[in-house]
Amino acid sequence: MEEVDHLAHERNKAQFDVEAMKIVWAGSRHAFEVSDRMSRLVASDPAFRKDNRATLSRKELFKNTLRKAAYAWKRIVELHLSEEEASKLRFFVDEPAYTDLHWGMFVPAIKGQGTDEQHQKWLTLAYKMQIIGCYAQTELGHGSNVQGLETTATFDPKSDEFIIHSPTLTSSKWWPGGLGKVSTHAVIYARLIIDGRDHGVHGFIVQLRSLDDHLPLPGITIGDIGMKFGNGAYNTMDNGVLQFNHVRIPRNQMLMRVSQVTREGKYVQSDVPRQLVYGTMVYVRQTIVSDASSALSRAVCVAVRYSAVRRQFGSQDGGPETQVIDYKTQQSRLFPLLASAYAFRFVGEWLKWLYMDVTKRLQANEFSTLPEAHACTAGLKSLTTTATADGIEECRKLCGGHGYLCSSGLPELFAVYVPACTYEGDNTVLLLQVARFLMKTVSQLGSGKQLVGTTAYMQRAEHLMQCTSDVRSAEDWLKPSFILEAFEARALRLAVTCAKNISKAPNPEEGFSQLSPDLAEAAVAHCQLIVVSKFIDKIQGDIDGMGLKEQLQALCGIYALSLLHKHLGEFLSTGCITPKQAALANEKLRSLYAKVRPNAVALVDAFNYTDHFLGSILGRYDGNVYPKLYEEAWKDPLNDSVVPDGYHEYVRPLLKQQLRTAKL
Ligand SMILES: CCCCCCCC/C=C\CCCCCCCCCCCCC/C=C/C(=O)SCCNC(=O)CCNC(=O)[C@H](O)C(C)(C)COP(=O)(O)OP(=O)(O)OC[C@H]1O[C@@H](n2cnc3c(N)ncnc32)[C@H](O)[C@@H]1OP(=O)(O)O
Ligand SMILES: Cc1cc2nc3c(=O)[nH]c(=O)nc-3n(C[C@H](O)[C@H](O)[C@H](O)COP(=O)(O)OP(=O)(O)OC[C@H]3O[C@@H](n4cnc5c(N)ncnc54)[C@H](O)[C@@H]3O)c2cc1C
Repeated sequence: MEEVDHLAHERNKAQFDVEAMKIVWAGSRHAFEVSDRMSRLVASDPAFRKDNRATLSRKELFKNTLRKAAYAWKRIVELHLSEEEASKLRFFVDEPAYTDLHWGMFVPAIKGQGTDEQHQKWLTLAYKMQIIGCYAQTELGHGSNVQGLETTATFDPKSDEFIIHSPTLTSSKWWPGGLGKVSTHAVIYARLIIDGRDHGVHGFIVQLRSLDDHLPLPGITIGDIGMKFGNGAYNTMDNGVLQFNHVRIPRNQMLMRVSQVTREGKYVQSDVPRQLVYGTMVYVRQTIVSDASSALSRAVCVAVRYSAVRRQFGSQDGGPETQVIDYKTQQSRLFPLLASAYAFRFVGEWLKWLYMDVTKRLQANEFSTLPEAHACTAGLKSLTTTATADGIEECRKLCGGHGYLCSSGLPELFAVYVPACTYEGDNTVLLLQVARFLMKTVSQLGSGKQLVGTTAYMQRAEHLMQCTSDVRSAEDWLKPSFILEAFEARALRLAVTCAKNISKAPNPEEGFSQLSPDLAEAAVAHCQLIVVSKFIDKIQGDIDGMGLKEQLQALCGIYALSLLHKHLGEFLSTGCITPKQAALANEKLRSLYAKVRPNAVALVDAFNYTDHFLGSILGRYDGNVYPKLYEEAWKDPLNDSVVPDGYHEYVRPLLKQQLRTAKL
């Protein structure tokens, strides 16, 4: 039977070159080609089927993931895939697995914190997956407060070993992914104790399980921490618990790039800042920002396509009802999310550049940009994951009742995604790190110190503290200079107000604590400014293709002005804009929604997601939603029999009893 594209009329309306936008979205033609090839490879291979996850038991689910991971690795080796291709393949397989922690944290921790000899020994094994590692930092009692970790690594000069020990229940490692059932090794974080003196938290490589029979080594207790939120979802991962009972490891298994322990038991701190022990988190936070755009774009793709298919009310003279995407309320909820997906994509690209830049500098022992890299990765991780988790849930609601079905793909996407607000640093804790950085920067204003990078705007404090916006018409709100000035003034004024209020407290720490809700808001304002400014930079760069710039300008305007609308109280109370200008911004926003409307389906097509990856009947490329929903319902195991199991035991006796009662 010929396949019908129910969204063809939407695609025909597009006013830009979708194929060219696919390349902008991917980052380059090369990146697009790799991504496209890998997505098709995964989608066409039945071994990567994923539509049954919600109905599998935990054990089946987990074994299925082990199978997929082994098969994926086999394909990577057989096809000689590059690192870039392998990580795209992993992305499209779309299933959290122990391999994420092995490649995403264990390997980077050794790379970043190990010495050349340690790289030689451990990375050689890890790259071939002859050992499998995880990242065991968090404990039952402490996650955010890394300095509060309790596991100890006591140096024994007699044997030239460290003794790794869990002195309390709360010192049990708790949460590390891959730890519960699979990892043979871990980078663990423990307090280094030499001669009774505590030198703080350091990283150590520890073997956990035998490479012969996979049993835990002596002194090690290890297991899975149990089911997590949602069916399927993150339950493919074996987040684990681990206790050490005086486990001995050789001295050379301490990661020694940042500091060393000599054979004599002398503690040596190198020139490298102590904070590099936190370096793996900086790396992963940076990747999480790009992942946010992927997760949000996926939810938005489903919600946009389905909103174009779904019709409710408004039929005239027996004609079709209104597509729900034409309701202005639907647009005002959906299009800012579409714009955010693009915004996070571009800020993610920029953050990757920033991370590579700081890495190069660190290799050359140049540490000056580390605080900014920490603030940007922490803040943008927090901002984008919060917006994405909220955005996925909003997309579910935008799909009405059908969004609540697992076959919409949205419940599982939310359940898998939402822990990103917590892991790699709780989002509020991370905002407070940004706030500390901002307070330091504000304290330097007027000192003559040149401010660079993302705080360079503060250099113009004198102007930004007293300016009022020159916007006079709705059209003015499309000019980057007006948007930037409003966001810069708001961010700076919120930060300066916090600094002033902190200075009134008995001491800075007390002031910081009292002001922390306001500080978190100031941090959000600063991070939103970064996203807006990187979106503007992107548009001002080279963008080829018919109509692309216009669409991206509209999306950038929607991103910025919808934030302005959402945080209007801050823009008005800090005097950055007037109520009249706020009304003009809203007027502009409405006109931008109208501009995006005919392009909406094409703008999500530009993500180039296969139906396999989307995993959503509502988001199908061809829009053939209703027959497929109907078909899918019959596949549910409950529909295997007409009369359900349990009817004779539990339902029929009730009915009989009702009959007797009725006779009475
Ligand atoms: C089935 C499919 C199979 C396919 C298989 C195919 C094979 C695959 C092949 C390839 C695939 C590749 C795949 C890769 C996938 C990658 C995915 C990765 C997935 C990751 C999944 C995530 C899992 C989750 C992991 C975790 O959660 S790990 C634990 C994270 N924990 C935290 O984040 C803790 C948060 N707390 C902190 O960070 C800190 O403790 C703190 C809050 C910052 C406070 O620290 P403290 O020292 O107490 O700080 P202060 O006193 O406030 O600050 C001191 C000083 O330091 C500065 N600082 C702080 N942090 C940093 C930092 N990180 N960097 C630099 N500087 C830092 C801070 O600003 C202060 O500075 P000043 O003194 O100058 O003010
Ligand atoms: C799915 C998942 C996977 C994970 N994988 C790993 C892993 O592989 N390896 C690993 O080591 N860890 C892992 N973790 C642990 C994770 O990193 C921690 O859970 C995270 O860092 C948050 O720490 P916490 O649980 O101690 O939260 P808490 O700090 O206890 O947070 C509880 C509440 O307290 C608030 N709070 C805490 N401190 C402050 C403060 N100073 N000021 C204001 N508010 C505060 C927080 O905002 C939050 O609302 C994982 C967690 C999850 C959920």
